[in-house]
Amino acid sequence: MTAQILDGKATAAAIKAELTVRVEALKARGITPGLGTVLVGEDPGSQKYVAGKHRDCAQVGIASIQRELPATASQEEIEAVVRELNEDPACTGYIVQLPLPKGVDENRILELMDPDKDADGLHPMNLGRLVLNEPAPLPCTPNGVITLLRQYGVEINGAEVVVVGRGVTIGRPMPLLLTRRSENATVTQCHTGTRDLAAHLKRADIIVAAAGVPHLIKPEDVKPGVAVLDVGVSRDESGKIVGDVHPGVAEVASWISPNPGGVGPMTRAQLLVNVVEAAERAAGGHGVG
Ligand SMILES: Nc1nc2c(c(=O)[nH]1)N[C@@H](CN(C=O)c1ccc(C(=O)N[C@@H](CCC(=O)O)C(=O)O)cc1)CN2
Repeated sequence: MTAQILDGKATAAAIKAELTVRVEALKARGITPGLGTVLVGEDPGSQKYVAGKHRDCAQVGIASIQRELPATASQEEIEAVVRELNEDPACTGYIVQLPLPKGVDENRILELMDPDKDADGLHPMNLGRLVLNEPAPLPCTPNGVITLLRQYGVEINGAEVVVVGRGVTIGRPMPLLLTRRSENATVTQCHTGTRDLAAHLKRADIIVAAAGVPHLIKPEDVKPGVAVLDVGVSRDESGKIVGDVHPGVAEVASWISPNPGGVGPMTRAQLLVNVVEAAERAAGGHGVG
């Protein structure tokens, strides 16, 4: 038997349809949500992701503000753009596309952002709020993973979850979301220093693979019936995405997210959710909470 597909594309489309209605309601009250993006350098993957974010905005009626800087931009030049977006009333939320070129102090850039305009949930203030169980915009990929699991009725409550990876956009915040009382999972975080990854994977009811190592998760390493979310993005010689999960895992798992078409579209949809919620909050309506 082959696993059920966790279809991120279809789930994201449904979220966008719902957001379109909420954006219309905001506009009727004279508020147009506007997403800003800061892209530094010419990395083709980052360019593609940012272009996708603006396409999504156009679909749901969110205004777009795009700022692009060359890979040679100095720390001060990037900070000047961040300050400008902090002050721009048309920009109700924004993101700085990561990773930033080598030599740029990424943490300092994130810290400079207005936390109320942080559409990624990656500002230290918002990550701190998440730790403290206070309302905050949620990091998009981890929130996309949880929304996708819920959409397909995968039991998170009481589940043993293994997160593979410790990066700032997924690996670090993912366990924080999964261990909230509303999710109630038990989480093991694995990474390149984990001694026996297979032993951890074998016990997992849910695996979130975000290591960026092609086909790291093998069929013989997972338990029958597991749900597997493939968040890893590597590229082969032709530029095609190769995920962290070996295709043979689909024969053992009960649920699997395709890559592409799984968590990627969910990341983009959750970004729009954060932008709309921030605009609703600013308008005095419902939002984070
Ligand atoms: N500021 C941020 N930077 C980065 C984040 C983030 O959440 N905030 N996450 C990733 C990249 N990312 C969003 O920016 C992202 C990754 C993948 C996709 C996506 O839709 N992928 C498609 C495939 C696209 C392709 O063919 O290359 C899919 O999975 O179907 C969207 C956004 C790192 N940086």
